[in-house]
Amino acid sequence: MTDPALDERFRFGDAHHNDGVHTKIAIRRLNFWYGETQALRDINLNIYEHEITAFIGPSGCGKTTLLRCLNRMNDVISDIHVEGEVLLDGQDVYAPGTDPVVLRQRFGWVAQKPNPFPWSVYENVAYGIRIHGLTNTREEQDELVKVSLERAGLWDEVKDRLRDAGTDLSGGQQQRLCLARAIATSPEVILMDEPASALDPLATARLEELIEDLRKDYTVVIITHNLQQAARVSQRAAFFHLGRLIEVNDTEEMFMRPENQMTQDYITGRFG
Ligand SMILES: Nc1ncnc2c1ncn2[C@@H]1O[C@H](COP(=O)(O)OP(=O)(O)OP(=O)(O)O)[C@@H](O)[C@H]1O
Repeated sequence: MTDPALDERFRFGDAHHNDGVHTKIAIRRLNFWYGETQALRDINLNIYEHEITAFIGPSGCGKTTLLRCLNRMNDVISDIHVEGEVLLDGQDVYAPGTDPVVLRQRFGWVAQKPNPFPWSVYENVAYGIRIHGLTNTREEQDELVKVSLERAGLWDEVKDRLRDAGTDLSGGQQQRLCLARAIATSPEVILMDEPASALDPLATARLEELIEDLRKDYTVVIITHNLQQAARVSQRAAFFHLGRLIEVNDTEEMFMRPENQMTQDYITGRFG
């Protein structure tokens, strides 16, 4: 079952739905192929501003592929084919003339495994600030690095270690450093692909707190295999199976009263 209000919001360019919540991303009839293999089938899904949307579903169902369609990260893979639309604030990211490099600046990305650059803590955050020309003076850059690290809940732990290698931090700290790096360039949407999968429970809890907090300023999409995590951090959940969107709903509603048998089987642990 897809979003019940989808039809009325389907009109091209009508990215605002009735209760005033802005549809940040509207995915319309999206199909995706790797060569001959179809990985996404006719996906229609709205992602709302200032909400955390969780993508859930068994391995291989297309979650990462869909996430990478949103900022056109799949473009770097050869022999792919996309049909349909991904409307970011009403503008199709696949429209001719869209520059994927400019598009990607509107997104932050946090990967499954922490992947800091092999540089200092400071430089990990400052790099994006510099290449996007976000500050004019060294003082401004220092301040933005500090604010980004604070926002990622890491400043207190690294303020005396800014020259240390980012890779010398603990796994949880490295993932928060990657979050600071993503935040530093002021993205509108933060995409996270199982960001806590390599972290211990304490580091996971710390990261989850931060993710919850991010929705004040950003739109967040998170892939997770951890259903408790989806329940804790997300307002909406989308369940996928074999490249199809099976069900999307408020997370609590979906977990309490799944409408589709497959969703029910997945969330009760019968498969996946
Ligand atoms: N680069 C690629 N080339 C060819 N096929 C791919 C590629 N990446 C993914 N696929 C295939 O596309 C389908 C969807 O994969 P995807 O990684 O999007 O699923 P997923 O739900 O994110 O899985 P997981 O939870 O295991 O990360 C799978 O059948 C996968 O084998």
